[in-house]
Amino acid sequence: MRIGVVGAGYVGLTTAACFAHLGHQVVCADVDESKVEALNAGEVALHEPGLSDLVAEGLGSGGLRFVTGSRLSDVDFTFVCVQTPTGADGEADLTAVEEVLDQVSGPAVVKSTVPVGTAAKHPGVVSNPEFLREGHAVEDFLRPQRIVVGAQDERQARAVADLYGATRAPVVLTDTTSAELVKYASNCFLALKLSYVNTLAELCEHLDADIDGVTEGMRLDNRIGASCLAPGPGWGGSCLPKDTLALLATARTAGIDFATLEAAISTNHHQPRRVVDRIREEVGPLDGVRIGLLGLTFKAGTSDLRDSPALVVAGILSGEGAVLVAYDPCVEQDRPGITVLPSAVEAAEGADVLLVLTEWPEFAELDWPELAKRVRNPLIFDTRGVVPPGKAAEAGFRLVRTGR
Ligand SMILES: NC(=O)c1ccc[n+]([C@@H]2O[C@H](COP(=O)([O-])OP(=O)(O)OC[C@H]3O[C@@H](n4cnc5c(N)ncnc54)[C@H](O)[C@@H]3O)[C@@H](O)[C@H]2O)c1
Ligand SMILES: O=c1ccn([C@@H]2O[C@H](COP(=O)(O)OP(=O)(O)O[C@H]3O[C@H](CO)[C@@H](O)[C@H](O)[C@H]3O)[C@@H](O)[C@H]2O)c(=O)[nH]1
Repeated sequence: MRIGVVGAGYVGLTTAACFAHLGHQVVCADVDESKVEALNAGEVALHEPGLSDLVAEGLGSGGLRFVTGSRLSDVDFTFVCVQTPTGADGEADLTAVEEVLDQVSGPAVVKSTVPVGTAAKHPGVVSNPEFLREGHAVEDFLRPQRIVVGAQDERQARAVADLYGATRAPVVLTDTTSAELVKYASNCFLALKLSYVNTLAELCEHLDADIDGVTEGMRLDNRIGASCLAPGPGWGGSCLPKDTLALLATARTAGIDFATLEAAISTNHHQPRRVVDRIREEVGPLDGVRIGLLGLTFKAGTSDLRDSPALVVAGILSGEGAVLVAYDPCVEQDRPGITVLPSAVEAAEGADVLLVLTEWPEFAELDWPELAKRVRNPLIFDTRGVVPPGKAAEAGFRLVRTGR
């Protein structure tokens, strides 16, 4: 089939490259001219395993090309993959989606996360929400856990589902409104689970219980499931924060009190503050305290800093006068109030405190004796549980697991 994709971000570029890999003829449009130019030269700026290879494969075979703009012609389907940031009152801002939908001539398929009821306002528009995780985009697209398609008639929905080729994923065909709600319902459920576990971790700190033991016991119950049980400094990224606010706004408009979701959001706002309070408890006032941050991205496996809890924690620390340096395997540029250094050892130089904010696996393998030589005070706060307690203790560090 001839597939058009509008938007070449995480979702659009993955959709375009993967559909080309599945044998479709794909053209991907973006308004960002420099992005399009780079992509046509095979340069992929996103940190997504396998994505560069698929883009190179598509460009090489001629099955994938990139153009500047929003309007595509001579395609059988146009996938809308543009951003839907938080707008007024928490609702998703649909400006980019509406702009694209106004220009599509043939069948349009919305992959962007849009407020429930959006597709129904546009005759013939299909909803096909995307569930990929950053850092696993290609894997999740090519081997999805489910494909959800909402359309006004089943034949149209089936035609979109068939584009994914032979997949073992269960296919859910439904109406557009329900399909749109599946997306929000799923992300918000993950947020509820994460806030629940973060509060449990706080309770464990007070009761002197081991949160890892508690979650290990929970995850073996397959009604609970094994994922999203790792506590941390809060859930972030480009989706969970905005999608929880958007569903809350939808519920409010419908006159429904979504207390559980509201509580999950408020728990999440409390997390970064809790991390900072714990550090202050140990070291006293933070003015002038040098803190070496390990990790800045919102989770491991991505270079994405959008809505990163690490940056929220850093903002509070710097507001209290702490001097911040950082190391993150995927971040090179300084951030406001944070000097980014090229290695963990350099970030440790002269530090009063080390603070782990992202669960990069390489943090488990750091040269702790070398770091111990560099710091001014051998104290680590680990919000992600990645630092091996034995190795840290052997190197002379005191390890405080907190925010978790
Ligand atoms: N990032 C994720 O992990 C993820 C996963 C599932 C769903 N989503 C949803 O998918 C949508 C896109 O998210 P993203 O992270 O890929 O966004 P993004 O910001 O990475 O990419 C959006 C792209 O669209 C382009 N664009 C904007 N307006 C345009 C227009 N009129 N014409 C052509 N291009 C235009 C931008 O230049 C940008 O390159 C959002 O609704 C998001 O909620 C995101
Ligand atoms: O056990 C866990 C799992 C996640 N997180 C945090 O939760 C946030 C979200 O993580 P994750 O869900 O992996 O990130 P995303 O890549 O943003 O993916 C989510 O958001 C996407 C955009 O809508 C959806 O497509 C995905 O299905 C959904 O998982 C991050 O800050 C993680 O650090 C934890 O703290 N503990």
